[in-house]
Amino acid sequence: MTNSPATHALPSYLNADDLGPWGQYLQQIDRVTPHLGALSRWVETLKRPKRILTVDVPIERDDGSIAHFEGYRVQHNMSRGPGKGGVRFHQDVTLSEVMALSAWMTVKNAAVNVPYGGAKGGIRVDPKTLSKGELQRLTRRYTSEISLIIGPTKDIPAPDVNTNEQVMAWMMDSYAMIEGNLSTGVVTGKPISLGGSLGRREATGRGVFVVGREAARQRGVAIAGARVAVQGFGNVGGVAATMFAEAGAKIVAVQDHTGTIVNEGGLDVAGLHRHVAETGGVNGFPGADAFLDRDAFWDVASDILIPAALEQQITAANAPRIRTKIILEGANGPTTPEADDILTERDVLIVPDVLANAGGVTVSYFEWVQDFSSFFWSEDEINARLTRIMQEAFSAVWEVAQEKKVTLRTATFILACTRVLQAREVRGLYP
Ligand SMILES: NC(=O)C1=CN([C@@H]2O[C@H](COP(=O)(O)OP(=O)(O)OC[C@H]3O[C@@H](n4cnc5c(N)ncnc54)[C@H](O)[C@@H]3O)[C@@H](O)[C@H]2O)C=CC1
Ligand SMILES: O=C(O)CCC(=O)C(=O)O
Repeated sequence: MTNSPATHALPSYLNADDLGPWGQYLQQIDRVTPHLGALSRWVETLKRPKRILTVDVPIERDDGSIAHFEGYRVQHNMSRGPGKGGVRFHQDVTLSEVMALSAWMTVKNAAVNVPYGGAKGGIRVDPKTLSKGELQRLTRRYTSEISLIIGPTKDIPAPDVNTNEQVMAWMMDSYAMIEGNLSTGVVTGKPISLGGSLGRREATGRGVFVVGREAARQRGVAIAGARVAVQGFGNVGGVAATMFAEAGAKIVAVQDHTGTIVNEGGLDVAGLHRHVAETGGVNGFPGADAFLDRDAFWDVASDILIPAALEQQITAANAPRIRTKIILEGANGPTTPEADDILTERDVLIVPDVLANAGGVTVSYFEWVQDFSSFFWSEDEINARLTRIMQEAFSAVWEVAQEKKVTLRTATFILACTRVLQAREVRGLYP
């Protein structure tokens, strides 16, 4: 295993000294390559996004001024199907980040065997500074700019950080106006009234819970009474916290962008949801025992830790202090390769993002299938199918990890990259 970033395949537009999340992904690919056998001759495919679109997104502000925002859509790999992956609105979005997120979608979609490649999009904007009208104009302009490359059989966006069903509805409507047809299948994570799927909103958190239950069984951790700490209380962290609490776990700490709260006896999660809906964050929650500094979150002892916010949160700096048994990666890319090594050495079981948070895209796949057939399934049916896919994926990954004596991350990459590169090989290169 090597910790050095793979510098041999750098696209010319990235700075070799500051690769960001894309460098993290390249290191993960370096770790899987020795396990790919003859398919490793294709591995360069995984180190180069297929297509990168950078767009200028101008909008008229409510005060009449014009503001410009930088947007991206990256299609990392389409060997197994159309591109698929969310759209992020965040002030720190970078091309390196969107490239990495698109590549993790390639791996994730192959890991749970849904027939998609990997893509992701984003706009470098703090949406909290925009009015609803400005947000709609931004979303519509961005959709128009990327409409060149998206479509129900080309690339299908979905929600990610700071985007939701409303944003997806605007994206669908903008695309439909351009194409002159309904095009519900162009995005997933839509409102139910517009061809959305029951269960999609909860799907990622539910998937995190399902694989968490499997991991806990393997590690001999009882969910009832387990201490769970969650970073990020949005779509993923909020739902995962609810499901763990409903199963009897104690949510002892929650951190979001507004603060860090703890309660040794277990936070009232339903009450916390109400507080967040009213105030915009967890800070000030009356049900907390204490409010901690940001960095102190990593000192809270837990049985299960769920990073469900942003990338590169668990690093060589805090990994030695983390006292937990299982890390369930609800977020994409929360753990750096250096931290992976430190925690693995300390016998912490890490269920990687590309497996743990695949429930969202799995139900997005169900939504897309329902839109094409115009036949909608019951929530029970959706949850049962999701649970089965997540359990089967976990057990396949677990088996590979045991057989090859590798981490769950490398095992997931082995399974997924093999599927991607087999498809690549059999498709051939000519003309
Ligand atoms: N929404 C989905 O279906 C999926 C999301 N993910 C990943 O899960 C993560 C969270 O996404 P969502 O829950 O959808 O986003 P969200 O926008 O619903 O929630 C994000 C949460 O993270 C918190 N947060 C932001 N910055 C933070 C910081 N610096 N420190 C602590 N907390 C911070 C926010 O306060 C919020 O609670 C992201 O990494 C996303 O890519 C992965 C798979 C699917
Ligand atoms: O539902 C989807 O299509 C993609 C969700 C996503 O962006 C992710 O899994 O990171």
